[in-house]
Amino acid sequence: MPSRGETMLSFAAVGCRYSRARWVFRNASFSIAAGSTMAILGPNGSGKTTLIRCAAGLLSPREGSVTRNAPPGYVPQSHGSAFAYTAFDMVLMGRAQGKGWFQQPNSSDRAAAGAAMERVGISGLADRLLPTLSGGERQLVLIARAMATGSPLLILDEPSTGLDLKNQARVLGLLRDLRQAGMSLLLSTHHPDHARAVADQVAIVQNGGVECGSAPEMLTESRLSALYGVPVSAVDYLDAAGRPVQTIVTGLGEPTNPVVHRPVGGGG
Ligand SMILES: Nc1ncnc2c1ncn2[C@@H]1O[C@H](COP(=O)(O)OP(=O)(O)OP(=O)(O)O)[C@@H](O)[C@H]1O
Repeated sequence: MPSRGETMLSFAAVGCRYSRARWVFRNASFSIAAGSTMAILGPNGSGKTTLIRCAAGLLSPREGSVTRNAPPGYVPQSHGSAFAYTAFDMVLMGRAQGKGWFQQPNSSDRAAAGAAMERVGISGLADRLLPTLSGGERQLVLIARAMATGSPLLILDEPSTGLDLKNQARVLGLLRDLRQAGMSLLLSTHHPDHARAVADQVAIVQNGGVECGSAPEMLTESRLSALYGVPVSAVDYLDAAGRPVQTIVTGLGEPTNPVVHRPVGGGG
C-alpha cells in the first residue's frame, strides 16, 4: 500500500470534449492522496462519467494531463446487459489487469477473487450467471471485480445505483474501510449524503467547470440548493445509538405540524 499522503491521482488543467462544438468541462485540477476519497457531484449530463472515464484512462483529455501512480480498479456505471459469465469468473477478470491475454489465472488470483467477493458480501452468488442476477447484485459483483485487482486506487461511477438501503450502507461502509486502510477512491454520486459519508473532498461538475474543495466546504445547503435547483436542507438528528448525525434532504416533503425530527429507530 502506498504511504499515506502520497499522490495517487492528479488532474492538471484537464479539459474533455466529445466534439469540437462543446467542452464538457475545462480546467479541472485536483489530486487525490493515498488514504483519501473524492466524490464527484453534478446534475445529469454535467460530465461526471466523462471525468470518471478520464480518470480511469478510458478517455484521453483534450487538454491538460492526468497522472495515476497505479492502474486503477474501475467500476463502470451499471447497465442492463450482461454476458453469461458466472459472478466468480467476472470477479476473477479483475485479476487479468496487467497480465498477458493468454495467461491463465492461478490459485492466488482465485483466492483474491474469492476474498473480494467475501468482503463485498456476495460469496453466495459465486456460481450464478450474471444475466440471472438482479441489477443491485450485479453492481456488487462489479465492485468486487474492482477490488480483486488489488489496486490501491479505485474509481467508481455511481457505485450505489440500484442498491437497496442495506446494500447502500454496506457499500458506503466498505468504501470507508478501504479509505481507512490507505486506499484512494474517486466516485461519482447523485447523493450528497453519500458524499458526506465517505469523502474528504468533493468536486462539483457544472456548466463546463469543475470546482473542488473539502467536503464540509462544498456540501452546504446553499451550494447544493443552487446546484440542483431544489431546496436542500441539512437536518440534525440522533441516530438509533443516540449519536448526533446530520443528513441532507430535499425540502420537498409534506409539511408537518409541529415539525419534529425523531431519531431513526427511536420509536414513538
Ligand atoms: N460518447 C459521447 N459522445 C458525445 N457526447 C457524449 C458522449 N458521452 C457523453 N456525452 C455528453 O457529454 C455530456 C456529459 O455526459 P456524462 O455522461 O459525463 O454526464 P453525467 O454527469 O455522468 O450524467 P448522468 O448524471 O446523467 O449520468 C452530456 O451532455 C452527454 O450528452
